[in-house]
Amino acid sequence: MDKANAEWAKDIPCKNITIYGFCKYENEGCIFNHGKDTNSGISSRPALNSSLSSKFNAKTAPSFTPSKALNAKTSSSTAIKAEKVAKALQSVADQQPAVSSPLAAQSAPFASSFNPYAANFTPVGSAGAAGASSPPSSAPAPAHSAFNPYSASGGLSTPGDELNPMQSSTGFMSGSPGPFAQESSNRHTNFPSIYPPSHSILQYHLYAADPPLHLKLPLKPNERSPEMLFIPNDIREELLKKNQAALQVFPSGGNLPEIVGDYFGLVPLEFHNRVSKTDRYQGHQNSLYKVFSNFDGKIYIMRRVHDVKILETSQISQPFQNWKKLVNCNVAEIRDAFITRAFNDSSLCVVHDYFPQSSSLYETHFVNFSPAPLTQDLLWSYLVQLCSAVQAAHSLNLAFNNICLDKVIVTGSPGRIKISDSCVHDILHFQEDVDIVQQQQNDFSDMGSLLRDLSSKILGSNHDATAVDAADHEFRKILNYLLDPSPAGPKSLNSLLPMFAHKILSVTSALQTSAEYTESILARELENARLFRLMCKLNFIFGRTESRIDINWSEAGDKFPIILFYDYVFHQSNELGRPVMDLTHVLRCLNRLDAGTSEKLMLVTPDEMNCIIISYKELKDLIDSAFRAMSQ
Ligand SMILES: Nc1ncnc2c1ncn2[C@@H]1O[C@H](COP(=O)(O)OP(=O)(O)OP(=O)(O)O)[C@@H](O)[C@H]1O
Repeated sequence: MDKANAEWAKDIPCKNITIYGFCKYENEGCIFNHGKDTNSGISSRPALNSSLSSKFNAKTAPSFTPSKALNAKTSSSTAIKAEKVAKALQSVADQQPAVSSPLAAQSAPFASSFNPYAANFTPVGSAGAAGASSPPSSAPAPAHSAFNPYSASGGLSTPGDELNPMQSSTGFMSGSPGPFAQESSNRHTNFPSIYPPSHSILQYHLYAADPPLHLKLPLKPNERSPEMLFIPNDIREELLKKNQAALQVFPSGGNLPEIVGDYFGLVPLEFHNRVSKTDRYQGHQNSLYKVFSNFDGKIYIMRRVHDVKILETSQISQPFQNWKKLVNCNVAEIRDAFITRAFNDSSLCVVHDYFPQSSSLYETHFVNFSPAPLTQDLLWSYLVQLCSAVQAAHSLNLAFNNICLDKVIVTGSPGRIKISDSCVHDILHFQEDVDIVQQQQNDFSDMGSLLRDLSSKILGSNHDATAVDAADHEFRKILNYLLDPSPAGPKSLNSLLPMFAHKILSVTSALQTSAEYTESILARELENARLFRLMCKLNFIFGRTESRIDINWSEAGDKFPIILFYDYVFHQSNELGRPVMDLTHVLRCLNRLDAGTSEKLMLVTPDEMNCIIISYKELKDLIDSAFRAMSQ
């Protein structure tokens, strides 16, 4: 072996790559082959780590398939070029008339070849909604894929599978002969775009319901009932419904364009029969859609104001920059604003955060089949939250101009509300002679009208639209202040807040109690995802048919400890030979395995003739390398 001349080793694969997936001496003189093309010096090995850690950008995702002419450009690897291509695509898309019919789709070079549902990411729910985007499915580790409630019913997806709402909604595993097998075999062609079939709708009631109150046994402090071990049914159901609402898609085709700017998968959100109030937006009609962002994979709402003439770009950019600064938990944050021709007119689109399953105050307390009960405490809470939103906007020298029952949404319990419409007014009234002080005064009276309307719905009131007698004396004083048409001085939060300071404390206290309760539930579920992924990893590698004939898995092989460990964790038996099913033991072992502790354990063969002493760290390395070898 000639160590001075390293030529002899250049074609021998480096063992570190085989075992660990990388070699830390690669750039420090290791003479073996690291998967590089020796001529070009370019690595032919997939960049495992970089593909995992790189920031996801759907615009540069590999499954994005623009038309041929543009394909050459996208093949360029730099992010800047991809960005330019995406911009070019967007402008092409915008110049195209809306692709509303299959015929039109055929003639539209870009739209016809682009299938947003094939994009390589998983739009997330609110929990999602508000959650982080998952890594692209091209990442090699399937254990990192986001969990999808639809696909859960059909089984786990395979490593290369994309978990997108369209695919998951079918409820079939890829490869299984579902009704759309033909389409799903080629994810770049027509993907079935339908609502989830009824059988894949989540069956909330399959979980055991809480027993009725009269059947609840009094428990000692140390006792637990089964339902106390899991997320409370009401919260679980609410979160599942939110996830489901977030992932819900709309049949493609029809009158809606497939792509609008950076967004696709438009789902109309206005299902009421009322005619939209056009006076709200200078006589323009408006429509609201849930959309999936092609940029970050998240879900947003997009308000389209029809047929708007924009004279200069600052008409959009200036109000957008002003409202972008407003970050407050009682205002739906603005994300984007642009003008588009995708709807066959010049529409203004303003994008805000999406809160699944939310409904306006009007829908919640006035038109619902069973309107939510309204109490005086809830009214105080609404008042405090609205003041918080108004304070945030006014301190930035902005005004909402549109506080009303339709534009304040209830996003969760206990009575959490957000003003959902901002910025549009400022764009439409740009460069008009506006008196911001007067507009802010209008916000106060709008708030007063909203609260007055709500107080007519207080439990126990006579439900007369103008009656506020059910509201308590203090609240009526606030209404008088807000609705006073000719106040002695300008209305301000400085004079308003002291009038109900003591109520603010109880609202804060209620919100904190709720946050602590939610946190305690979250703490209980903290390790679930991690342990679930670990269990999946173990099960992926354990017990495969091919391993029965593989010498590495035999008693003399280096993978044998995995078999013994699996038995040690799950298949313990007591001295009578009865199975031991001790969840604590399983959790303890899996946690130590995941942490890779140096603690050693003794694994004994079933015939008790042999034993191995091995540390969790060594076991973890062994399992990791077996998993990596499988996924390569
Ligand atoms: N940020 C949001 N996230 C989730 N859902 C929202 C959001 N904003 C509004 N919604 C939902 O969309 C529905 C329609 O909202 P929109 O603001 O268009 O009200 P509208 O009553 O239709 O008013 P308009 O008369 O202006 O059309 C609301 O009832 C609400 O349920």
